[in-house]
Parts: sequence; structure tokens; C-alpha cells
Amino acid sequence: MTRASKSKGRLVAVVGPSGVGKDSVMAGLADALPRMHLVRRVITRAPGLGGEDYDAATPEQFTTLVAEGAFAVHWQAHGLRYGIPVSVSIHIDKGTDCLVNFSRSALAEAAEIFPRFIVLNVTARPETLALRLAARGRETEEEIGKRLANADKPLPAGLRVLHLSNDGSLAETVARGADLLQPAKV
Ligand SMILES: Nc1ncnc2c1ncn2[C@@H]1O[C@H](COP(=O)(O)OP(=O)(O)OP(=O)(O)O)[C@@H](O)[C@H]1O
Ligand SMILES: O=P(O)(O)OC[C@H]1O[C@H](OP(=O)(O)O)[C@H](O)[C@@H]1O
Repeated sequence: MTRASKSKGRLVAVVGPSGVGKDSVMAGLADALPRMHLVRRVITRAPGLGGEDYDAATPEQFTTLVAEGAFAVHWQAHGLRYGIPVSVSIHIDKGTDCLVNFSRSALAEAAEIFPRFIVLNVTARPETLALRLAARGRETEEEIGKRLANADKPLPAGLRVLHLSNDGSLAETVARGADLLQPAKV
């Protein structure tokens, strides 16, 4: 790491299969680590469907935002488009660590953009995922089946990855995650 990049904030990209608990873990980490900025995504999902706080956009609005250069990174998954606003770089440049719900498919691109890029890979057993997605009830049974079929996706090689199991209680996962992310450690 250069001296210039050392003064920048870390971009912590939270990944893991659908239903593993990324949003829940992130909310807990944001409470436990008050200096960590929680990044709000733009998603082509109808507003107010619960889970994370996001900015809803129509597909047309999203296409316009892409053309305007509004996103540092964007990707497509589950029939939706997701964007990380370029404003994240303002926080990073000021030295503020940022936490963002990411796609495994966008990691390699993001690692080229952010100087201090860390992946927080949240894991859980397949049966845990199925139970949690069904209990959450945000998607139909068919959509849940597709999400479960996508659960196993390899991470690109060469990234700095921290692994965090979320099979146990959320409080315990958050405590371990907060410890993993102590600035002195990574
Ligand atoms: N440790 C836990 N114990 C019990 N329930 C949990 C735990 N972690 C998360 N949950 C629950 O599991 C469900 C899925 O969690 P969450 O929405 O945070 O997952 P996600 O990884 O963000 O999923 P997606 O990628 O589909 O948005 C939610 O209903 C949440 O309340
Ligand atoms: O499977 P991969 O590509 O890692 O992730 C795909 C997408 O799934 C999740 O979205 P949501 O929060 O469930 O809408 C992630 O946040 C990401 O945007």
C-alpha cells in the first residue's frame, strides 16, 4: 500500500448468498462500529420492500444514472440492477471506512477502483439459507428457488477476504465481525 492510499478509508464489500444475513449483519456492524459509513445503494426494486434502506429507481432512471456516471460500480442480479453512488469516494478520500452490500460478480472490478478493498464473505449452511429466505417472505417461492440455486459462487482470486459465519445468533456474528474489522487488524 502506498502512503497516499494508507490515508484513504477502507471499502468493505459484504458478499454471500441470498438470505445469509448480509443486511442484518451490516446493520449490526454499523451500530457496533460508529465510524463506519453504511453505503445506500440504488436498486431497480419497488420502494419500501424492507430489508436494507435503498434508493429505488425505475429501469429507465437507472440507465440514465449509468449514462451520467452516477455510479462507482453497478451490476445486475436477480433481474434487478444495483448501483453504488460515486459519492462513496468522497467518504473514502476523507479516510472514512465504508460498508456496502456487494455482488460477488462485481468484486474484481471494484478491487481495481478502491485502494483499500476488503471482502467480508458471510456464510451459512444451505438449510439455514432456505429457512431464512422463506421466513423473510420478500420473494416468491420460485424466486427463492433461483436464489438458492445461485448460493454457491466462487470469489475471484487475489482479494483480501475475511470469512464470517452467520449460522449462529446475529449478535454473536456481529461481535465477531466487528472484531475482524478492527482497523488495527486489516
Ligand atoms: N443470525 C441470524 N439468525 C436468525 N435470523 C437471521 C440471522 N441473520 C439474518 N437473519 C434473518 O434472515 C433473513 C435474511 O437476512 P438478510 O435479509 O439480512 O439477508 P441478505 O443476505 O441481505 O439477503 P439478500 O441478499 O437476499 O438481500 C432475514 O429475515 C433476517 O432477519
Ligand atoms: O449472488 P451475488 O452476485 O453475489 O449477489 C447478487 C445480489 O444479491 C444481493 O441482492 P439482494 O440484496 O438480495 O437484492 C446482493 O446484494 C447482490 O446485489
